[in-house]
Amino acid sequence: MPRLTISAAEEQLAFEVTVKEIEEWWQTPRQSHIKRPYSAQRVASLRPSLPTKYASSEQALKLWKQLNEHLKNGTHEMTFGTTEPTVVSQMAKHLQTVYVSGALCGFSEVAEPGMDHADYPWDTVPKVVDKIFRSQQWHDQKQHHFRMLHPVEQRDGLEHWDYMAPIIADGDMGFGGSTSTIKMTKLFVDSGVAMFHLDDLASGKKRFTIGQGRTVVPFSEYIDRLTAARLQIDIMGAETMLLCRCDVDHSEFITDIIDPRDHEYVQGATVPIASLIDTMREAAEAGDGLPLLQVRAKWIKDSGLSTFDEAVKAVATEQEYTAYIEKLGKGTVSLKARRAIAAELVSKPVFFDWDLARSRDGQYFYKSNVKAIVERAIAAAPLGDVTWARMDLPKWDDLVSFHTQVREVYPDRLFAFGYTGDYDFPKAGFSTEAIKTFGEDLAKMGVVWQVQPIWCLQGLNMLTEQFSKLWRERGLEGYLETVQKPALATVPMTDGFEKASYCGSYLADAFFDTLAARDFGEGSSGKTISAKRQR
Ligand SMILES: C[C@](O)(C(=O)O)[C@H](CC(=O)O)C(=O)O
Repeated sequence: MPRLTISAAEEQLAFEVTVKEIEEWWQTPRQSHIKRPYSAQRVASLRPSLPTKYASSEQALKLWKQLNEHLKNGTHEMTFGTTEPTVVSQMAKHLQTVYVSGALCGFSEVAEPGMDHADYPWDTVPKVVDKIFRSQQWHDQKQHHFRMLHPVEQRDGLEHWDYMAPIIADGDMGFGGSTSTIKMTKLFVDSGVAMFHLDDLASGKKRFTIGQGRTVVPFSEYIDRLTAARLQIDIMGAETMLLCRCDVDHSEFITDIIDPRDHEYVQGATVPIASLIDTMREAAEAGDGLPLLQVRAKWIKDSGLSTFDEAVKAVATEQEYTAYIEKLGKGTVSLKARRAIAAELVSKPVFFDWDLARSRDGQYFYKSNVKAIVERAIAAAPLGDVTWARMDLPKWDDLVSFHTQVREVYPDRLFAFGYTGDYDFPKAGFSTEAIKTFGEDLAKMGVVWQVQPIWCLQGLNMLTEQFSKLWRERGLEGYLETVQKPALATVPMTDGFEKASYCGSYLADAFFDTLAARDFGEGSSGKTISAKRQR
């Protein structure tokens, strides 16, 4: 292998130029809101020597512009999730962006399907983004070619779609440690993604079903994840946007109590009692008692499970509790410091043991509220570009409270919101009128990107069921009437084999034509319109 001939002095000079370029880049309007906990020197030292440009940057700049435009106008983008190129090509006609959902990938893009546990390989979603991005480029290319086959005076009458809708993708929890987050980020940037999101859920513990519990990682681990992703984006010199998603809402567990910023929300037993695990084990061994879920529910009741502050409130006088809260102030107070304040101001002892309540997996019980989400969102904001408080249930007051509090600190913040298929809006108290204006009302609080992540699961699934029935019952007549006729008549540019051959035959013909031209002269196939003129 030949040795590089560049001298150390030249290498140093090039390094210093790169550092300066990075510093200048970080001052641009797209970058200036991001605050890194590392230097441009560090980024420059981590860069490989071959400068590379990424389509992800173009797409991110486009998305950045679209979302800021919405923010300025109080409007919003609505999109939905898919993993299917044939769906994406039609979305482009009405929507500005495309979402690639992890849940959908887990159902349809893996060898072994399963529910939304983010238990598929770390490169699954970036590979699907790559597939979608290539399909967008193909549609874009054939549309361009189709237009160029027509004389300029006819082109205004042709359809002209922006197929290159920025793709937003699901990075889940970054798939393990910082190195996997870094590798996934690299693949996302390579794939052409415009933005991806990282959340604070625990790897292997993305559990939504009752009794299993949603588990978050400590505050610091969440911030580390986002920092790892931002660092890798910077190393690649890309504009790729990062969406900071926070899953604290409705979380039942946290994996560790290492970060004092979480202590306020961790729950423990407030009476001396056998630990939850021992209680469950004994019940299982006895084999004659209650089902284990009921044993757990009984233990939760018997243990007086609550946060330390709730435990203080339960034993203190009203005056003592007020003094305790006042002394806590607004900053971070660890459990140790809370115990000391309580010992000083409360006359009765406060029993609190969070270890007794640990789960079989070692998790601690966690009690989330809007304040906890706000704290994480504010700490995460400087590393990313958009914020999303993922909420299971659409509580309007919580939504208002969350966005208002974050906007007090970051008035120009861009926000995202996800609609899942089984939100029960009427049950949550939304009137028909409120449902109609829900998206617009959110947009007024800066929620500029709104997504139904798993429409394909519910919507496309339903359409497939309906069509299967129709196909079975009405056969060809039903197909012609309800599919082919409208597809050819009203949407002549669907991906089907319609008159205009818009599914790509012109493009393929152009390739064959170009090759044949060597032997038979230009325009040999004679199939394309004005092909001769365009070569
Ligand atoms: C966005 C999401 O992460 C996804 O995988 O699509 C899911 C979707 C859903 O549950 O509806 C999520 O919000 O966790």
